Amino acid sequence: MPEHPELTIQGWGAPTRPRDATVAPGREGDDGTLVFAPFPPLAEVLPKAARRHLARELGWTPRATPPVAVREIRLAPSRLAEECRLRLVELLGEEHVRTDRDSRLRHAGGRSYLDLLRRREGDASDAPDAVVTPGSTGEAAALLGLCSEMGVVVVPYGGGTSVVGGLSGSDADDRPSISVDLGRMAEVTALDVPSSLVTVGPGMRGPALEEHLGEHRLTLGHLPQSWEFATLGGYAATRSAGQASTGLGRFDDLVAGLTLATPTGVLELGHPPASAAGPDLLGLALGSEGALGIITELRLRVRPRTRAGRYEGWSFRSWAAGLAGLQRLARHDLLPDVVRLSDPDETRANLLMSGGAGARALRGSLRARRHGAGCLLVVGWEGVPHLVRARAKAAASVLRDGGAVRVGRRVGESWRRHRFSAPYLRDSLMDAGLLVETLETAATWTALPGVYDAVRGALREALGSRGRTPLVLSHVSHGYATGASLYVTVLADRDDDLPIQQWLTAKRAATDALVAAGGTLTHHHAVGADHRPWLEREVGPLGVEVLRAVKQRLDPRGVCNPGVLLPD
Ligand SMILES: Cc1cc2nc3c(=O)[nH]c(=O)nc-3n(C[C@H](O)[C@H](O)[C@H](O)COP(=O)(O)OP(=O)(O)OC[C@H]3O[C@@H](n4cnc5c(N)ncnc54)[C@H](O)[C@@H]3O)c2cc1C
Repeated sequence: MPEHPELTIQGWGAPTRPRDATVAPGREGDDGTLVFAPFPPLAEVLPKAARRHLARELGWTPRATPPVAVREIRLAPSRLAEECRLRLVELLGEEHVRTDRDSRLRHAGGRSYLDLLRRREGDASDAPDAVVTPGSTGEAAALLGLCSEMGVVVVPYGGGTSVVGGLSGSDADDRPSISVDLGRMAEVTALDVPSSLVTVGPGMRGPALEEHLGEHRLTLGHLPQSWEFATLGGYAATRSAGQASTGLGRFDDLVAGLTLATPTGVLELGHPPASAAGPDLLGLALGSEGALGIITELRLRVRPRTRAGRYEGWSFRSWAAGLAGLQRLARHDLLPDVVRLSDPDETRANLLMSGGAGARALRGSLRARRHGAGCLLVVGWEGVPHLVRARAKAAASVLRDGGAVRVGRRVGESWRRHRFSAPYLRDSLMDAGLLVETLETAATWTALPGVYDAVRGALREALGSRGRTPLVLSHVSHGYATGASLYVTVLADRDDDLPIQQWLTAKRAATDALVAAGGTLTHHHAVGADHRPWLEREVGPLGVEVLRAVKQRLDPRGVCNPGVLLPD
């Protein structure tokens, strides 16, 4: 396994190399290992037809809008009092308490479009006043106690890939804040093969864990698009979903137990294999986003590793037919492990962006079958070979009954190979004057079509003005018996004068619309700072009070990531 790159301060990719030279997108090689290949600038990344399509659809004039040089990013002096710093040093050691510019910039915010816009514009006002790195649960617990006493805000930091403002560190009382980077707690500490349980530190990343488990022919199998950089503690804190979550389960399902250090004590949660001793308190830590404390250890369910992955593409004549096809699979309990149904706009954009003779031939063959304005479905199965074959065969019969046409394994394989590339492309698109952001929700099969229409309508209205028309590309993924998630990518010509306001207005309109239409506030990105105003609509005023009471008990001085989860 090659060494993994670090996130850049203003985007995705490797900071040690020049932005315009070799940024390293992760792709899977033929043998399933991760390889890092050079990623060229936009003109080479996007085929001419795709660039023309974007320019025509969006009213976008490609232009150079590079980020300011990192040395020009504005960073206010650290507000951490010297007396507080010395007490942190006393606890953790000098090398684990950093207030230098580079450390603070590297821990400023996450990777949402707004986070990136701000840092590209030279604004690092959300940078922490210091970065600390505890090495154990005991140190993390002592750190929380100390910060509570000193009135210093604590923001746990995993991989820095939050897309909902989870790392903004905002605090109504404007207290100094520290970023608690969990990178030193990134080891496998126990592996119980008979019980299929692995115990890991929260700062470990997915690739490192898979490498370790691979030596024992085991896998966790959690593969979000941010897999190269996000951490296991971050997945638990945000209730992440991976690309194969339909079959393998969301991250919540993979957590058998965890340790949560809080300012008032340490909680050991989850009792595998099962317990009926009252409500499951593990659920309080999953999705707690650092607002209740720091997850310092996780006990995760693993499974045998198999190499029998099978990925293929199908086409439906329309979005409605595609949704009905997935629903039918769900009803027959035949949903594949990976499910991704693109709407007509996303299907068209993906085919154009793929470029090449293969994509052109596929477009022609779809037109010939009167699927030219249809929807591509990528499905994938992982597991024991004969079960994969049997499940694929049974699903194929249900899909065919629903009018779907198989378009072959190349489409599925191509998706699998490039599934970690999009975030690198986002950097190039932002460099060329585009707004690029994603949002997500989930809804029952009954509500899903209405949620889809509502979100698209809201985004188009909010972003469509003065000759601009946004492209709203959607797909359904993560299927359940009861419904599915809806993931939306928005591309628009950036308003160069008021880019932040442009997206805030659109995001507000889209969130209002999806919640009103019966969608969940979020399916897997979490609440963070960005979704807080809507939490009460989902859990009710009493629900918010219950969460507040728990926080009050565990974090009475309110120092644990006060800017997330709970509304002001
Ligand atoms: C390009 C891109 C693609 C993405 N794709 C997916 C996807 O496919 N599926 C998905 O689910 N998400 C996705 N995300 C969102 C993000 O990767 C997830 O939310 C991820 O779980 C965050 O993990 P992290 O380690 O980076 O956490 P961070 O971003 O560092 O932190 C996220 C939140 O959790 C808190 N936190 C982190 N670690 C701990 C801890 N140990 N204890 C307590 N609190 C903690 C932080 O304070 C913060 O509030 C994507 C993001 C990007 C930028």
